[in-house]
Amino acid sequence: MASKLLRAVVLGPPGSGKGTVCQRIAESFGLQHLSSGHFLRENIRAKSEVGVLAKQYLEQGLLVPDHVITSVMMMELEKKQSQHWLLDGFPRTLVQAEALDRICDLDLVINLNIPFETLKDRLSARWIHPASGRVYNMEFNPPDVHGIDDITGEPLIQREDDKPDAVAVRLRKYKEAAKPVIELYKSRGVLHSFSGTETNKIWPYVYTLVSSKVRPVHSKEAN
Ligand SMILES: Nc1nc2c(ncn2[C@@H]2O[C@H](COP(=O)(O)OP(=O)(O)OP(=O)(O)O)[C@@H](O)[C@H]2O)c(=O)[nH]1
Ligand SMILES: Nc1ncnc2c1ncn2[C@@H]1O[C@H](COP(=O)(O)OP(=O)(O)O)[C@@H](O)[C@H]1O
Repeated sequence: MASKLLRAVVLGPPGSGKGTVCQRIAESFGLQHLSSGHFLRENIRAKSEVGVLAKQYLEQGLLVPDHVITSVMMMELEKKQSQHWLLDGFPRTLVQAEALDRICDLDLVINLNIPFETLKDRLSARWIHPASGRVYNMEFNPPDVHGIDDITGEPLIQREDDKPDAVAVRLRKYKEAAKPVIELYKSRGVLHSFSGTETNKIWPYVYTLVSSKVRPVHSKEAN
């Protein structure tokens, strides 16, 4: 199998399961999961310059300006140059995709196609552990103890932008911005789309696809 470092992106609307799928890929293949939303929420909690600027956009479910998120992601990617990585939530506009193009060639783009009604239901049942970004769902993957993170024992919270008004805006904005990004990757032959309403059904196909590029952590070959 090629020893080249994997450069992958997961695209999909809010609630499509990007975070859940990336969490599973990161665990199964030992690669770095870099979530733009998680970095922004960390900056907001730390009250950094980026955080203060980004806060208003996140609260309203609007996209943060391209130059802000691009500089955050470029800084993070610089730190991970020697590792396989997987981007979640970036790029989300054509301008961001062009910025990413300047630093790497993508090997794989996974696009999650999930119906609108499913997205609305999922987001309203989502809870997160703010420090790690770990994602739960009160029906699909509840924590062992209600309202508590499995790993740290710390409290879970609901995101501000998972409130109904912000959800509707986010879904609309996603569609507009993502179309040219999806077209770009399709034209390059790196786009792989998966449709369905359940992550567990999509996951085996994603696993097989990623296995064709990197070795699973727990495979016999890896030991
Ligand atoms: N019922 C159900 N819930 C799911 C499924 N897959 C993921 N979820 C839950 O749906 C919610 C959204 O999933 P995420 O992985 O956070 O989705 P995302 O695309 O990263 O969402 P954003 O962070 O908003 O971009 C979470 O609460 C997940 O636990 C599924 O197959 N069925
Ligand atoms: N690539 C990006 N470009 C612009 N804004 C972003 C980007 N990634 C994240 N954000 C901001 O962070 C918020 C949360 O992002 P994320 O956790 O990926 O959730 P969602 O996919 O539900 O929007 C977005 O609504 C947006 O305000």
